[in-house]
Amino acid sequence: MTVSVGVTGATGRMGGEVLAAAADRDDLSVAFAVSRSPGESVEGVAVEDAADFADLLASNQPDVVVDFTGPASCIEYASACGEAGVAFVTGTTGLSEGGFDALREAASEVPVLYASNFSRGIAALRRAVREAVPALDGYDIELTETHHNAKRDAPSGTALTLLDDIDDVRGESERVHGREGEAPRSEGEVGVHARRAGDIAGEHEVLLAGNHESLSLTHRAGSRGVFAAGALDAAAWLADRDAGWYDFTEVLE
Ligand SMILES: NC(=O)c1ccc[n+]([C@@H]2O[C@H](COP(=O)([O-])OP(=O)(O)OC[C@H]3O[C@@H](n4cnc5c(N)ncnc54)[C@H](O)[C@@H]3O)[C@@H](O)[C@H]2O)c1
Ligand SMILES: O=C(O)C1=N[C@H](C(=O)O)CCC1
Repeated sequence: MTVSVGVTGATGRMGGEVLAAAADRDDLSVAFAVSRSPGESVEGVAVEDAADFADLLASNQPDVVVDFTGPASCIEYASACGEAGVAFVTGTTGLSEGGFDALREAASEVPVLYASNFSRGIAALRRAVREAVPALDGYDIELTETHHNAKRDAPSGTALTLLDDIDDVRGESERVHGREGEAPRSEGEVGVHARRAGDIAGEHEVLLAGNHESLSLTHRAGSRGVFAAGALDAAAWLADRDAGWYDFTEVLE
């Protein structure tokens, strides 16, 4: 069975990667692509007006929508998918608590999968962090993420996911975002650092230090293609699930 996919944010960095990756797969076909700046074609796919999204869902009836846009549009697309009965995969970061509530509301109608990072390496990094943190009890933890100079949200969605993983295994900790002036480290805090430079696709380092040793767990994405491939794997996996909230780790099992 070929899974048909609607793509949002088609003229964006990730939208283009998703369309390019979809063209290389024979288990998926692109039903339509939308953007706020329609009219051009991306990877040979005509890009339609985002304002017509609900009509395009009704007329094309895709199995799943793949979304990499911004928080406000992600919420709108998710609720339109909920109403139309179409599965929704999103990697859009920077969502507020209310944004996640809106996605969960859509998940009561259709399958919804959110991942702050669709790379397999980050899934492995998360497992490594969950193992290392309790093994190195009392060690200081510093998290540093580095992304391209056009990224809007900070810290990255992946950094927030890693911070939640750390809290899960050792209890909630104070998050200190950068340091300036008189800023001694307090016990148990997690330092969080966001760097923005050039066209870096995405780097995350979790540093644990104490007891005259340090351990650095680092992931580097070589290109955005890795995120697009993971999102399409998630779309193919999600298409025939029941309504509910799903995690990328389930796709990888
Ligand atoms: N989960 C992951 O693996 C992963 C990987 C890369 C990027 N991201 C996230 O994906 C999102 C997009 O990243 P990008 O680098 O492609 O950004 P981008 O700015 O290049 O593209 C975003 C696209 O969404 C469109 N858009 C934004 N707001 C919109 C609105 N209100 N209505 C309609 N369209 C709208 C923009 O016009 C643009 O085409 C970001 O949140 C980023 O953090 C996630
Ligand atoms: O380029 C981006 O923007 C990325 N965003 C995700 C995040 O916020 O963690 C994943 C990495 C790339």
